[in-house]
Amino acid sequence: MTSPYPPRRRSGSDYSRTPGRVPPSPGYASSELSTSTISERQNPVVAAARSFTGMFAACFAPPESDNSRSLGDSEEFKSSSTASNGSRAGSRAGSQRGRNSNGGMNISSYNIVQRKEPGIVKFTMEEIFQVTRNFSPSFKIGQGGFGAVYKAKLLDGTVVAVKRAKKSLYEKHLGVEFQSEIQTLSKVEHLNLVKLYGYLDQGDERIIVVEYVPNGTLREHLDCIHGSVLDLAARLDVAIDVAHAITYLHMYIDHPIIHRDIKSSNILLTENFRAKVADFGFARQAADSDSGMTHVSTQVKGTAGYLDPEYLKTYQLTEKSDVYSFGVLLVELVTGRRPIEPKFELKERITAKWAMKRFMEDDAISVLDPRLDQTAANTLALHKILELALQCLAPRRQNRPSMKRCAEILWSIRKDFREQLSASNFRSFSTSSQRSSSLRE
Ligand SMILES: Nc1ncnc2c1ncn2[C@@H]1O[C@H](COP(=O)(O)OP(=O)(O)OP(=O)(O)O)[C@@H](O)[C@H]1O
Repeated sequence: MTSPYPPRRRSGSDYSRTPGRVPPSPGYASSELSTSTISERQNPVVAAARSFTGMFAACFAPPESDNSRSLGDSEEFKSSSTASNGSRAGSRAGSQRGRNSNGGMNISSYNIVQRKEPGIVKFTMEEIFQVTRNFSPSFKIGQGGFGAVYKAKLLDGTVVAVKRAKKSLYEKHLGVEFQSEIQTLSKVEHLNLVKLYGYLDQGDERIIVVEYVPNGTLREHLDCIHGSVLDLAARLDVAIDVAHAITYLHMYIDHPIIHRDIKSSNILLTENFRAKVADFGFARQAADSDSGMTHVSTQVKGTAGYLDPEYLKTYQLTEKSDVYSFGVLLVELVTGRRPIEPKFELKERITAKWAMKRFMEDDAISVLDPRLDQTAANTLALHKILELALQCLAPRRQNRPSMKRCAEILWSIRKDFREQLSASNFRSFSTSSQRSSSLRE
């Protein structure tokens, strides 16, 4: 099949290997972990660091309440939300620093709170207060490990999410990490990545202003908290969007990035159910393969249930750690379960381990999300997705496919899925027309 990607920028053999079938990991890494992050368990300072570098990441944070979302979705935002979603380039007014003589805000100073492209806006506290109406609780749309999230509208109509770090987590030395995260984010731009608009790093305030993505997180949709079931076609599209985003990070930027916190609560959905990967708090520049490096050695960060066992053991980080997390995400997509389900009996507690075991025993259908129909198309796709997940979850990183390969495999799964769907539709159409013609006779 033709690759959807341009030629890669980097050299190195890591990506070219064709994946082979491998037995599931005996440990699945996270089975003994609580739902806290590894870094938090290891070191309380790192726990604080996580909250800065892991801007959006808290493990298994309960979904935000309907209450907070409906408040954030107040009338004020409705028209502009659509505008911003529909045309990202719709309003590109420049940033003007308007201020009255005594340094306060005046009417025209609203102009300062505009998005400036290209480049990242360095916001002032006054600007942030202005767009969030002094962090009004009615603008609050969520709460994560990093802090509170507010929905706000810039003067040019751009609707943004304003993420304010918890003050209790502030430590001076973390300013460096915050800045390096901003630097990382400012270098990436992809349809399937949440875009950074600006930030504030002043005194004890750390604030990040990013693209607002209106349709909740993937986890919320798998939990059906928005009222409807995400069908398998939509789940496949999400998997492909995420694979594209990570492939871009791994292969198509000058200094490849490892995301390190791929999980369903970090995947936001648009109104059209396009997925956007958020939260670069743990992102790390990958080893430079051109200079012969195969990995970076670093403290383990990430979320329990999604962590690569080899990285956990060796502290060696490579792009394949994201591939492992992506494997966990694939299992989550087809089962609907969270990676760790503490309330289930022991053998079902680690979802990936349970699902892979069932798959190896030729009983894949028993892990299909009960909210999905057991149609021929769903069953076929389920098998193929689990097969790919098995490869991604290989205990040794060299046996895992590259993200680019994952995307290609998913493309072919989606193609077969669609063909199967239209074949079934055709079959049921011919059966029903045969039935009605025999009734007429
Ligand atoms: N860019 C965004 N657009 C729209 N809503 C967002 C955006 N970012 C965050 N949110 C909302 O705010 C909530 C909290 O986000 P945040 O990223 O801080 O935490 P989280 O991902 O839920 O948990 P954690 O950061 O601890 O992993 C999210 O669940 C989501 O509903």
